[in-house]
Amino acid sequence: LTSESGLLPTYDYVIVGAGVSGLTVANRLSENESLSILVIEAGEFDQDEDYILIPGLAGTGIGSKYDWNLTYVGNPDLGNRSVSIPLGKAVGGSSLLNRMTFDRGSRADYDRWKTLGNSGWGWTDLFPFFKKSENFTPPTSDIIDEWNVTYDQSVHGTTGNVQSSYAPWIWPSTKHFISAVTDLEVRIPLDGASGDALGGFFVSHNQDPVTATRSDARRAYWDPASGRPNLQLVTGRKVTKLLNRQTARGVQITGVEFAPSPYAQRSIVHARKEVILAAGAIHSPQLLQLSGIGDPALLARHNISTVSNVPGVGRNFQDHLYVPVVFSFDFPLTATNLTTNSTFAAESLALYHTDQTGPYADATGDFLAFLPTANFTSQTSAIQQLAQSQHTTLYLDPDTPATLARGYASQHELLTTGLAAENEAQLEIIWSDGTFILGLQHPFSRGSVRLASSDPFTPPLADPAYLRNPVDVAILVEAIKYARSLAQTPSLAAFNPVELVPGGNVTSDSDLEAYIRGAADSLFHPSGTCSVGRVELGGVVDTDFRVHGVSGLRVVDASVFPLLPATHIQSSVYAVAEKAAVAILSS
Ligand SMILES: Cc1cc2nc3c(=O)[nH]c(=O)nc-3n(C[C@H](O)[C@H](O)[C@H](O)COP(=O)(O)OP(=O)(O)OC[C@H]3O[C@@H](n4cnc5c(N)ncnc54)[C@H](O)[C@@H]3O)c2cc1C
Repeated sequence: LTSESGLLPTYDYVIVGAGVSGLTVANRLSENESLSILVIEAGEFDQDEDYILIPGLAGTGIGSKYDWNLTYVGNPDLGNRSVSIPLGKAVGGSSLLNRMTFDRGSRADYDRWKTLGNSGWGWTDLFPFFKKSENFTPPTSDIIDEWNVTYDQSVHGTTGNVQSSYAPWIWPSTKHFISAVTDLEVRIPLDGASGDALGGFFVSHNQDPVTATRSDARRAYWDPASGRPNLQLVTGRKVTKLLNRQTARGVQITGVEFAPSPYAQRSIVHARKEVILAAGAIHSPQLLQLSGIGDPALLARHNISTVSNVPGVGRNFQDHLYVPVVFSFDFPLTATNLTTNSTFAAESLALYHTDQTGPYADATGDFLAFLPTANFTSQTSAIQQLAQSQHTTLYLDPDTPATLARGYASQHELLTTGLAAENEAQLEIIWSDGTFILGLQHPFSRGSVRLASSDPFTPPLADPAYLRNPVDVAILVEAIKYARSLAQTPSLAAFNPVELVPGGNVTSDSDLEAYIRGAADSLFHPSGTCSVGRVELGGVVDTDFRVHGVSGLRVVDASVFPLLPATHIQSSVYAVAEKAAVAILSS
């Protein structure tokens, strides 16, 4: 629907946001014909644009009309730079903009969620849901022969919604990166999706193996369910507030208010059973705060009366960030050829359209490395000592509520242990034809999402607090040195590496730190802002995704992650949303 006219006054469930989590839950709930479901999405349907569908163009939808085009607040730890926040605003959410890697973190990453007190949230608990969302196709025999890709069929799902397959064509310089990590004795697990995502390995993409097109949340979860009479979706409507009523048993969320634009009249729709927030890690906490659910001190600043005192709303904000180290190598063929050689580009596009292969069939990021600290530096104990010596509140916002500070202390302990653990990756390396993209996997820094205004159309103040905690910087300093040693392995030295960025003259730790603070950027995984956990520890939802202190309201998106796993997070968001659907249906 594109207008209110076809809407019912009341549905069983109203889902806010048609992204990865929202469409997963919408699909599963609407399998039950006796339930009625409405999804409200601020963005529109894509129109099968090439930049959405073609893997080789993945990422170029950033900045398009399907992006919210927001910016994080200026960050003093990045020299006051404001980093942009690519974020999907469309049916499919950020899965339309994303780079299509469809990997999972390591067992220990999810087991820590459980250790924090969240029963049912460990690797073994989530594993069936990873499988449930996936429709896996093994690599072709050509790809196996050429690239030695290994995989374990038993850890993948084959009847799920998201097409998960390997690129049918891979940029040739990837081979030299694989040789380089092998030169440095990085291990190669059988299949990173098994819970053993440590070392270097090929990953699948959310890519249809037949058409070589993006398999996003719209195509995977919405399109197959779109004909169901009990499921409706209205686009171009922003939910502006949650409605509530006081009952004998406390506050119940009863529906939502929404509008197409700031000055348009607000409409209302009621939820007989529940409202389900799936608006993502920036907008779900904003909506809770607008509706009086959050830290009373923050709400009072905007003249919003407190409906439920849940100080964790918008706190615990985490994102993966990266710095690049750029070399030029004498490789005969790189992705740059697509922009510098129009004949090559035209032939590649023709090959893609006729045979669904070639450079445009490759979203890149085919072989990723996820490394525990000891794999890339000899400074493990020094970094761990730095973490151990910190008072855990030192780098938190000064107004962090006591409950959050307690919860963070438990996280800090786990993160500190993890620095020396062999089963947790601290660094991701993505290879891009000579550029090493170095991603920090378990940030110690914590930021926040706070209302800038009580006007729902004013974006919130979002601050991932990148690099506030010096442990995060220390890891990246060592990561840059490691990238340099990769470039000097026999496998890569043969191609005459010349370091362009930060440049061979940037060597001292303090100069590297200055480079890192000037160059760090988002790896697009905002999360943690409505974290699962007990309210006394800063949690916002319980282990069944119910928001503390009210009834009739759940959050099911990336904001419920208590800690980031070392991976690109969409397959984890799908898995968690599959788990949420079961929790909702069984309650
Ligand atoms: C550029 C980019 C690259 C990425 N690359 C990868 C990758 O390669 N691999 C990977 O695993 N992950 C990747 N990710 C991350 C992944 O896509 C996200 O983690 C995932 O989509 C989050 O799912 P979600 O349901 O929490 O939110 P989203 O998918 O973002 O969905 C939220 C939806 O809610 C809607 N919404 C928000 N507020 C309102 C409101 N008030 N009313 C109505 N609707 C609202 C939004 O418009 C959006 O459609 C990338 C993300 C981006 C942005």
